[in-house]
Amino acid sequence: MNEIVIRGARLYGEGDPVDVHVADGTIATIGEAGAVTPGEDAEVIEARGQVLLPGFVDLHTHLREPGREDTETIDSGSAAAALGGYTAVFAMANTDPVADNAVVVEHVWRRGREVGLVDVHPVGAVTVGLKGEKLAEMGTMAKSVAGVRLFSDDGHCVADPLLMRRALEYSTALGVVVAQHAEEPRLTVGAQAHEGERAARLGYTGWPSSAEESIVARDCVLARHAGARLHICHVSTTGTVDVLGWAKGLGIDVSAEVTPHHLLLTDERLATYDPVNKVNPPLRAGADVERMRRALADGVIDCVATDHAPHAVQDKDCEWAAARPGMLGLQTALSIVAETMVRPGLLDWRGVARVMSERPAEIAGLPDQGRPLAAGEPANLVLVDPDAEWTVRGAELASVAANTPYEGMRLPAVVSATLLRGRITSREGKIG
Ligand SMILES: NC(=O)N[C@@H](CC(=O)O)C(=O)O
Ligand SMILES: [Zn+2]
Ligand SMILES: [Zn+2]
Repeated sequence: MNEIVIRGARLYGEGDPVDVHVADGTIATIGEAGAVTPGEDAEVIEARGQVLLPGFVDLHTHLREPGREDTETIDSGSAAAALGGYTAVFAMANTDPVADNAVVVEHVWRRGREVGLVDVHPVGAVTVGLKGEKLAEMGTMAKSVAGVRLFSDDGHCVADPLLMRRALEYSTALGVVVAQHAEEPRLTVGAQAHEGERAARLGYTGWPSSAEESIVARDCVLARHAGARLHICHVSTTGTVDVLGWAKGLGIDVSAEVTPHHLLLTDERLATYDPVNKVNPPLRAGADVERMRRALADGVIDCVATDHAPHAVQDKDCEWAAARPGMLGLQTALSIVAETMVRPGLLDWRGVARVMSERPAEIAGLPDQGRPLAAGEPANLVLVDPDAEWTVRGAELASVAANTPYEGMRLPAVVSATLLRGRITSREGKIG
């Protein structure tokens, strides 16, 4: 029997420390500190009052396998996830070949199981080849071994309203969710940076906020008429928060995520011309960042998703216009949330559990993730040292690529241990 005792942890960072006894993949008992007598073979994790939370769930990860294993693999990305406190991740479909059929999604799912560090759920493409022309066989992917429950053309917007309408109608029938990368392509031709004063001064073509907001508004209306659930990827503007508030007020079944980088970084970063700061949607203005934080705190934005996007040196260390958009996120997400939400008092640790574990698990319909910390529940857990700090070094992260915008930054909160179904997947910054 595989037994672990987490000694002296504070559940959700609240109350007195308790002992959590894990056996056979589930939480067996939770008792007063010192009350649990583990078996002789039990592994003991000394928590010393650290914060115990349900394992994190990332609705938006790019693992790059198949096709760009020079930047990330399911192996390396799973390691980054485990080290970041994640017990489940959703791997986006913009791979090569595209995950628009059962063969590719089953490969990703199987490879994730073999690696075994985190539950890897493949996201299925909405349209064939992400081309936005013809619906992919969503039903076949949903019914495959991979059991796809999230569909997205992420990297591209499903821009054709008729295709989006059909995708939402199918998703309702299949009981799955469509996640939209909201970017009206006609409004972002040649766009390089957030449209505003800074982009104008630096000579970059602007990416207007309205390109995001117009699609979010349109899709909320389409979801309402289709009676469908809709998820919005990487929300980045105040106007999108306004639209989401309006839609939720009407009872439209829409959920939304924000990335850690849109909670912290602004377009002030662009002054250096360093493409490590290039991302889609672009880093926005300070007022947008402020609004992202408030919307996450009050629930208009449901959850945090990393949009972990590894890129090769040659695709990042080049002139701005030629660089690929995207940044690493799995190993820094918790710390950025601690810095932007916990430190300023916008969220407590129970709130962190909500936005990084419970809500994403609910949105994707995962029955065994984001569960309460209680006896009988699956032991998908993360132990966080809230008082520790660390310095980010891209070269030391588990990802193959190293494109972190937080290089050299000192950040709060360290993942001490991650458990997947009662097995230690990371401990003290090391795998397993
Ligand atoms: N976010 C990004 O800037 N890039 C993502 C695609 C995406 O999420 O739109 C990527 O795949 O690199
Ligand atoms: Zn996207
Ligand atoms: Zn993405």
